[in-house]
Amino acid sequence: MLEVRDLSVNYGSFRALHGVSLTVQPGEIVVLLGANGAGKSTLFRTLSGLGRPSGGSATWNGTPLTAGRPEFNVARGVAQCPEGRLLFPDLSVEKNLRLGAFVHRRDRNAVATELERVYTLFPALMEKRHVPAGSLSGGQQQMVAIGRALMARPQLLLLDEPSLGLAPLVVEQVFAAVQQVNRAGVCVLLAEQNAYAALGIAHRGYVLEGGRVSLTGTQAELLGDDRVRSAYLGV
Ligand SMILES: Nc1ncnc2c1ncn2[C@@H]1O[C@H](COP(=O)(O)OP(=O)(O)OP(=O)(O)O)[C@@H](O)[C@H]1O
Repeated sequence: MLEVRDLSVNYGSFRALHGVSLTVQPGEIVVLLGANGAGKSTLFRTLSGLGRPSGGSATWNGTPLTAGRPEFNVARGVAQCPEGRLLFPDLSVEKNLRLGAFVHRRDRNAVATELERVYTLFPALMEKRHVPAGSLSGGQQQMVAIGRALMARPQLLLLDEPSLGLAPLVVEQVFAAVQQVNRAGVCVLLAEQNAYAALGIAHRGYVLEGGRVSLTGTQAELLGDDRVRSAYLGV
């Protein structure tokens, strides 16, 4: 289980997160809704060990994630798929995927098994495995980014804005794959501005505003909440 308690993060004198508390329980997809600048990526960077908090705690199954050692967090089962994908565009699809298995690189069988799983989840990537990742469509690049995170064999997947810049049909495909990954036992924390798509697959969610959790509820509660409907669903 992910347990974030009273987490605060500063950039110099600017406080980006103000005492954020949230959980992801076993088996859950939890969505983090928030506008640009709400603090979603800051939270993910902190949970990945890429930035140190100024206060509070974040643990995965009791192990602190805030020691500032990203490779430690990945080895403990927490992998991030970052906003904007951050692929190596000149490397092939398969080389990008293999980079995600860095922590298991000495176990060739495990790497081969994970590659096969990713290609089963995203058959389009199998066909393009020797092609530079930068030449793929946006949707396929997003699949590579998710696949690369899955290569680490995570128990918790931190998925930052996977729908960004994608056509609605492609978003549907990507989110269906996320659901499939979740059904196979991986917990997901999903940061999104596309509230419709995200609430379509999430069990629960939190709304982040100005670095603070302003609202939390189940999928049905958030879909029915007037503040969510007007701010994030445009109704
Ligand atoms: N390196 C940084 N230095 C200073 N301020 C930063 C830095 N990174 C982010 N911020 C600020 O922290 C706040 C939260 O940013 P963050 O990127 O976490 O938001 P977000 O919800 O992920 O938004 P977006 O979807 O636009 O990335 C914003 O006000 C942002 O300007």
